[in-house]
Amino acid sequence: MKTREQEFSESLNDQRSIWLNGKQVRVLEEDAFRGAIQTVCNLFRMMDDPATQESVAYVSPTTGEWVHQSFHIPQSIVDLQKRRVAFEKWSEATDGMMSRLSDYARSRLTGWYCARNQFSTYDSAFSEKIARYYQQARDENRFITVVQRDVQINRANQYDPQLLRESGLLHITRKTQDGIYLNGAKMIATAAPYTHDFLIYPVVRLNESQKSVANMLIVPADSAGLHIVCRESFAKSDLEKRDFPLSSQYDEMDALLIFDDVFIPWEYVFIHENPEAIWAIKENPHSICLGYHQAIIRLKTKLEFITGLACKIATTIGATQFLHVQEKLGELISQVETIHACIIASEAEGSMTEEGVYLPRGIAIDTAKNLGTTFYPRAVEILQLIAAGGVIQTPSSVQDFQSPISDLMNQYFRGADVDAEKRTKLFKLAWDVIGTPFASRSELYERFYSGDPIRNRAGQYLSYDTDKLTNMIDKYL
Ligand SMILES: Cc1cc2nc3c(=O)[nH]c(=O)nc-3n(C[C@H](O)[C@H](O)[C@H](O)COP(=O)(O)OP(=O)(O)OC[C@H]3O[C@@H](n4cnc5c(N)ncnc54)[C@H](O)[C@@H]3O)c2cc1C
Repeated sequence: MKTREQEFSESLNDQRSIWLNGKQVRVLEEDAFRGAIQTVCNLFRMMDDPATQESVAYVSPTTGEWVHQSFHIPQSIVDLQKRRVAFEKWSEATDGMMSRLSDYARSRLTGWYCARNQFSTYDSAFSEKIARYYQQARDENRFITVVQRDVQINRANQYDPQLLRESGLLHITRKTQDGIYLNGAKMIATAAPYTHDFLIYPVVRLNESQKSVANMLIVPADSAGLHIVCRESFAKSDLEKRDFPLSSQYDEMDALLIFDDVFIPWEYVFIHENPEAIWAIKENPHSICLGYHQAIIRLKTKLEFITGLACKIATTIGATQFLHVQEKLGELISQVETIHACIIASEAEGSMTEEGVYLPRGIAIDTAKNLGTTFYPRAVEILQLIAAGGVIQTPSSVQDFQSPISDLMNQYFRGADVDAEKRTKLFKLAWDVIGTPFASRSELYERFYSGDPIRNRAGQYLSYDTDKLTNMIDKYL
């Protein structure tokens, strides 16, 4: 019997059209994707391994096989905690550096599946279609990526009904009895080269005159006419792992998706030209709360990792006795504990929906998500302030310690409590968080992965019950 890891690798050997450095490439033959795919394979192995199986998976009610926890419908706080453990295990395996491992997208899908009957008012076929796909994705271990945004051509008039096509928006160009044809583009699709399916819908409020773009779709990555256009690769090879420990394993590729007359069968068109339904999809609490519960658990792991790194660096250079360094390390610990508290609060203050789903509390999740957009850049800044010139003053490679002047190098690159080689490895790890292209992408991701941070924070104000707070003031007036 094939392992899930084998099944995953073999399944990518299809007709998908991936573009990198101006050439069409095969996903399994390209160095740029090797580290990330290997990391995903290692995670899938956890579902087959009896030692880890129970913490990351549960038994499918249909097949009796182990399937990932992100598909598990929580019916109690205990179920939610099981989901948390699974997300922790996966994020700890990459120190939170890989964010789109499909567990976010699978959780979003699970949420919409739970709420499927609410959408029957818009389309009587929605419930059946999403149920079929949810079961298929769960039991076939499908890797899914959610892609919501439109290409950044001209944000001033992009949704002008007269300009929908010129604006590059993904829209229907033809319909047949069997399905629809699509043209246009979508961004950003993280993990696109090794994804099985894209789950696509727009996240803006549309009206009837814009209905040709108001669709929710499943798009298989090997669909004819679909082009996956990758950004520059930041991946380093396995041989460079000692100098670039994160870039060599965790560069999850981002891509823009171009649709050149792509056919999608009706069974994968969950919502068809319906702005109101698309808005309900975007706002659906089941999907948002389950999806972002995973996202903030991953964020916590990443902040823990940066805090550990900062503590280690401070000790290595003998800086822990300085008050301002202690204060900054304390700030990092506060970040970790704040996000941890939000996760626990979201679970403890969760509630049962009409559908019998125990959902984490959205306000606690939103709070952690919004804090994360400033916490992470600040955490990287603190790392810079503590490590200072040390991150740049390393030899060109750990390999350099094998040189004729290695005795001298061992003397001058050492730390307060570690030898020169260990200190160099530590600072190269820090550089992969602060200064490499991988590091820059990672910071940009934390700022923007859940949309525009400014509008998201404003949204928290707009949706909050501030009357309760202003009433406290009124008694003085
Ligand atoms: C590395 C990375 C990976 C990502 N991966 C994914 C993914 O896999 N799937 C996914 O769905 N998303 C993903 N995202 C998020 C997403 O694609 C966008 O980057 C994010 O939603 C922000 O939108 P934008 O980049 O188009 O910025 P824009 O919306 O173009 O914003 C640009 C600027 O204009 C301002 N602005 C634009 N419109 C308005 C407005 N109406 N009102 C006020 N201000 C406005 C913004 O505040 C900002 O300052 C990813 C993001 C990053 C950085």
